[in-house]
Amino acid sequence: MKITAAKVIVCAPSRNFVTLKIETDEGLTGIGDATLNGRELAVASYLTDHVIPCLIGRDPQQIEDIWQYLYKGAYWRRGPVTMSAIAGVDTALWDIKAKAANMPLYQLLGGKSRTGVMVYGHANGKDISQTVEEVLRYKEMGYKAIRAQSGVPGLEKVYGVGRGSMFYEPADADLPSEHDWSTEKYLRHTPELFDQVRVAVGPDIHLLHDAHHRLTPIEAARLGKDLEPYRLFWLEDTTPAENQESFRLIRQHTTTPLAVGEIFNTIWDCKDLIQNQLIDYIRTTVVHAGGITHLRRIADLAALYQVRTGSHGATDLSPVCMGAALNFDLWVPNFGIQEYMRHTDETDAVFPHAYSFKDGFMHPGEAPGHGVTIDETLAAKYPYKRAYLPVNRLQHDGTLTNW
Ligand SMILES: O=C(O)C(=O)C[C@H](O)[C@H](O)CO
Ligand SMILES: [Mg+2]
Repeated sequence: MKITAAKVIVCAPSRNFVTLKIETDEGLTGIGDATLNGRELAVASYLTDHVIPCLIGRDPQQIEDIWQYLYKGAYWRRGPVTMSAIAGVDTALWDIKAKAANMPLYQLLGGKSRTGVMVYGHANGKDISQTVEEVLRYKEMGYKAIRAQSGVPGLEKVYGVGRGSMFYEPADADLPSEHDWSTEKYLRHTPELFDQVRVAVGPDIHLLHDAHHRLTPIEAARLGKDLEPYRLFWLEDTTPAENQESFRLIRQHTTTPLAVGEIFNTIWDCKDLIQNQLIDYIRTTVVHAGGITHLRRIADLAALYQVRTGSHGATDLSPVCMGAALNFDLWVPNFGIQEYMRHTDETDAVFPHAYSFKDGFMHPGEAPGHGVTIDETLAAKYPYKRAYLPVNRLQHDGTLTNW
């Protein structure tokens, strides 16, 4: 088999997505997600201008060799643009290989290790009582695990509090909006949020929370300690994780399980956190960490240290990433949980998929490949619209801080 053509499809059905489509001389095609929120065109150019010319004529079945060629061969390794581009290629190649074998991707990876993939949904509210209502609504829909985020009194806009009740979208059109931040207000508010959520939802629902990289290590330690009575499934991204050593301090102070890694791109970013057992869940995902080939390597390292997977699954990861992730999740032995934010109907129509949700669990379906396709005619009706993630400033003096 040979790769005869490849193209990048950029479309914006509700939000921007970058999709790579690879064609072969045997008529089989595969697609991969290469979306990098707020920097989409950089990956599109990387693929079109630098990667696609190197793919033509290669055997698509040599996934490992092509991965190594793009990673080692570029000389400039790692980084979100490079690794999202490699992920787009890798996912499309696994799609082709599974279609050639006439089996769903999870079968090719080694078969299923569980009956379904436990996912967590997002309950957001402008205040505690609205968040509690949302948590109960998610419980009603069958979710076994729910992430709770709420507006903080005295702060105008806070990460995680969506604009609608079912869909979440942090990216703004045209130019980034500015949010304000006060760690003191957030740290006062959050334990009270979980106190009320836990009482309302009962002991059996898994609760999660994302601090979105905004704390210092000692503040993170305090939050983890204050949340211990509410038995969280995880506390995510407390501090900016490029300072990996700081997790030692957080860990020494709290037994609240920690999750990190949605912005990591390679095994090198998470190696120390995993080997030193400083985290409990690794959040690297198919699209931003080099595809199935590299994610598998990360998961295998994590398994040695009882670290489980908990892949990122926000709406800026396309249904193509979701389909590939669910196949991975159904197989991976050290699975923990999968994030699931529903896409809009517009997005779902452009990306028809075999995956489904029932009673808090998802299944990738039985279609050959990863089970997600793209309707190119419909995609062409939604041209790219520039959009950015917000920036964040300290409320008291306007210092730019972590978002
Ligand atoms: O889903 C999460 O945990 C996030 O933190 C979502 C991110 O802010 C989002 O994917 C950024 O593009
Ligand atoms: Mg997050």
